[in-house]
Amino acid sequence: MQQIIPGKSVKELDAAFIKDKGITSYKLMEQAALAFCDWFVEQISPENDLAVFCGTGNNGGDGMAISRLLWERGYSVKVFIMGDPANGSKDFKLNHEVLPEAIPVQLVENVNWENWKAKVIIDGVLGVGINRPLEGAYLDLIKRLNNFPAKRIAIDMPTGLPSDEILEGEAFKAMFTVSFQFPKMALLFPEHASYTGELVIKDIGISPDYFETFEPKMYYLEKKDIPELHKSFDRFSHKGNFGKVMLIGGSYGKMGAVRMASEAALRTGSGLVSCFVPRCGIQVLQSSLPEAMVEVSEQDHYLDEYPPDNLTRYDALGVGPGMGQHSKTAIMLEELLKLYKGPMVIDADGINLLASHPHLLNMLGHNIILTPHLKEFERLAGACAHQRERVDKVAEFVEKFQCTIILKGAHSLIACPDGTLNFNSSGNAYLATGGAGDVLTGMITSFLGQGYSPKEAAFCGVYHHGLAGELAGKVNRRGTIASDIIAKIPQTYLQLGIH
Ligand SMILES: NC(=O)C1=CN([C@@H]2O[C@H](COP(=O)(O)OP(=O)(O)OC[C@H]3O[C@@H](n4cnc5c(N)ncnc54)[C@H](OP(=O)(O)O)[C@@H]3O)[C@@H](O)[C@H]2O)[C@@H](O)CC1
Ligand SMILES: Nc1ncnc2c1ncn2[C@@H]1O[C@H](COP(=O)(O)OP(=O)(O)O)[C@@H](O)[C@H]1O
Ligand SMILES: [K+]
Repeated sequence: MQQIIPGKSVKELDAAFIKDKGITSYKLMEQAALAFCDWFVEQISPENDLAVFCGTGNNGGDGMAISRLLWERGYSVKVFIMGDPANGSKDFKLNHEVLPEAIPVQLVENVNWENWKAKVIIDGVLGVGINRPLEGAYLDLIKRLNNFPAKRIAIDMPTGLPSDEILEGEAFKAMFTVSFQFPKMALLFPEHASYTGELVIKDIGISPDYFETFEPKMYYLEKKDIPELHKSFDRFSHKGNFGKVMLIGGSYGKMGAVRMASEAALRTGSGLVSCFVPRCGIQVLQSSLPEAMVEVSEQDHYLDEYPPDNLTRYDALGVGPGMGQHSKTAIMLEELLKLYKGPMVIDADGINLLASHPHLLNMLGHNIILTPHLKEFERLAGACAHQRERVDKVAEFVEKFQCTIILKGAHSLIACPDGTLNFNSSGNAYLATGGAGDVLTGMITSFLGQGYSPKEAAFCGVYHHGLAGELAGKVNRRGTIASDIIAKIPQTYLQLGIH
């Protein structure tokens, strides 16, 4: 898996790679510029005139190299330099020297902005070397570019955005950020959505072993990581091999949640799916999802204090969708945590009950996966000012209670008891629809029931779920609903080449 390291460690990473490979830093910059151009030529046609803004550090060096390479590919390019080129980094200067004379170069301070135009702005002003908020001429430039009607593309990082912290002040608002080798953590924060734009990661050839010495252990979960996590099943497999799971939840008016989680578990491949719901749920479930078996609790509208019988029948449980927060249900959850020693996903009202009955937290452990969205997590662990703080609190929570946490959202964070923090790459805003979380619960429960470890089940569940959302979004766009996501689960296996 691709490791994510702090921006301040990039220089050290580059130095180790260059030394080991016996190449120059100029050559590595050329590799990065070529990777950027590979992506660029696929997206932007040469009729567009390009304005490339270069600082005088290595991000500016990238900007210079990219200007040359795109000019060689037939684009009309103009270069604008921010800062004093005489004080530039070594590789900035080298790339400045080899810039073809046909490319016009101007200092930003000399630009007459009246009548200035460009269809595409490429930002190579500052990258991971940023060490303070933008001010003065840098701030003026970025504000001006943000208001300019052009397509804005950032090289490695939007200028002004710190690699690992929350933005203070202003930054370049990229429509696309093409980041080298790994996504810098701040590009994954929801607060930075309008600065990062669409995130593109381009491999520049630095293999994973060069990352291993860096802390913390953060990773980016990508398509290529998923197939090897999957188990294979042979011709003679029977439904018992695919696991028997139970989804526990539902309450009056919220039966759809447990129904969707159950269907998602079936579509993910569970051999047998049972539901445990209040009495009012039996007809809903039996008529809308005949493949699932249903057991009922004594009360009509909510789950009473008694968990289902013979819990050892199940290979995994998924608890919480639509469950409500009745005090009797809280007792049932406590009993479940006492009695059931197999793997379990706790979601939604299950999490809310943990938050309102904190003594239950001490019953969590390696077999348990919690799937809170941001607000549910804050109910568990206290309010957070921003995602940076939330990431730290998630890591602390997992270390303390030794369970897995999936902090849901764009780039869901999977924090595991082995100390790793893993950010998901799949998914898009079409997943932001009621019930999408219930679908995820069903999928992860299914993988657990099929014998995947909590970490494998979390990775596969989150990645497949995001991919199913992408596929559903392609067809249904803004009209995507959770059932569309369920319907696309089988196609995710096809896309990943899994049989
Ligand atoms: N492996 C990879 O990923 C590769 C990465 N590569 C590229 O290198 C880039 C990093 O380059 P870099 O280290 O030279 O830093 P960069 O961002 O150009 O900043 C330069 C200087 O700006 C200054 N400065 C800081 N804050 C400021 C502010 N607010 N306002 C004004 N000035 C400010 C500060 O100097 P100071 O003023 O503090 O003396 C800082 O040192 C990286 O993003 C990627 O594009 C590829 O080329 C090769 C492979
Ligand atoms: N912009 C987005 N990009 C990727 N995934 C998203 C996005 N918005 C929501 N999701 C995913 O959709 C699901 C929503 O879950 P949740 O908030 O529990 O919704 P609900 O309670 O309505 O089921 C989560 O898995 C989340 O990661
Ligand atoms: K930049």
